[in-house]
Amino acid sequence: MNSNELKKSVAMAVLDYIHPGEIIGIGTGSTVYYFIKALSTVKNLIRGAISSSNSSTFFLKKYGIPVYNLNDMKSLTLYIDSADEINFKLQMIKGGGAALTNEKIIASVAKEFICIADESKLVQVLGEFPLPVEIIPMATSCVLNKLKMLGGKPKVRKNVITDNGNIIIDIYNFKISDPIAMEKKINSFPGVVSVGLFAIRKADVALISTASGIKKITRN
Ligand SMILES: O=C[C@H](O)[C@H](O)[C@H](O)COP(=O)(O)O
Repeated sequence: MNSNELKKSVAMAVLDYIHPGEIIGIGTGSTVYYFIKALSTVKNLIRGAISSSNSSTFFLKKYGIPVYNLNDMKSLTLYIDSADEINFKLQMIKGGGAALTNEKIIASVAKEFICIADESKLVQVLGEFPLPVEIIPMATSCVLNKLKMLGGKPKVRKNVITDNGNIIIDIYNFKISDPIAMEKKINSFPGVVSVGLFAIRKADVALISTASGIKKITRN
């Protein structure tokens, strides 16, 4: 199975975890695109979605799924999203598609976060994938300097403006031995909107798509 087939397969598998009739949170990216398509194959499975990006909103509307505003929600039971990397503690790097901040906001209020990913995303140590950081544009040089002190190689992502009007710095060559401490540290730099480390609010369940089927990992 190639990577797209693995993504499609896990996107179908997660449908079994949805309680019919709910409004659910939805992430961003190619795996989520397959998930939105999968949702559209089951009429009225969900009542609607809270979207984490303009691109997911576009696809949700295209497939006839109503999109709601997070501010109108009293609570949110479920958030479904993918990741750029996930470790066995269900901590993740996210933001390859620049949607990290909105994803983090929705994940922070959802009772349950299910991460759907193909097996290439499962790692022992986070950091092979460059760590995205969303920052306020005027803070670019001061945040770059602070990030350099942490040991990696931060670079501004070219030609990308986030849905919030900000820019992304990706930190290369940056193995993360203590994701919670690193998330807190980077969050403390003025000008940082959010860092794509999901270690404080990690996933509750990961469904990992492999050639031999879907593997489920739950948080301990
Ligand atoms: O900003 C994008 C998100 O964090 C995605 O969840 C992540 O980049 C994974 O995307 P994909 O499913 O395309 O690999």
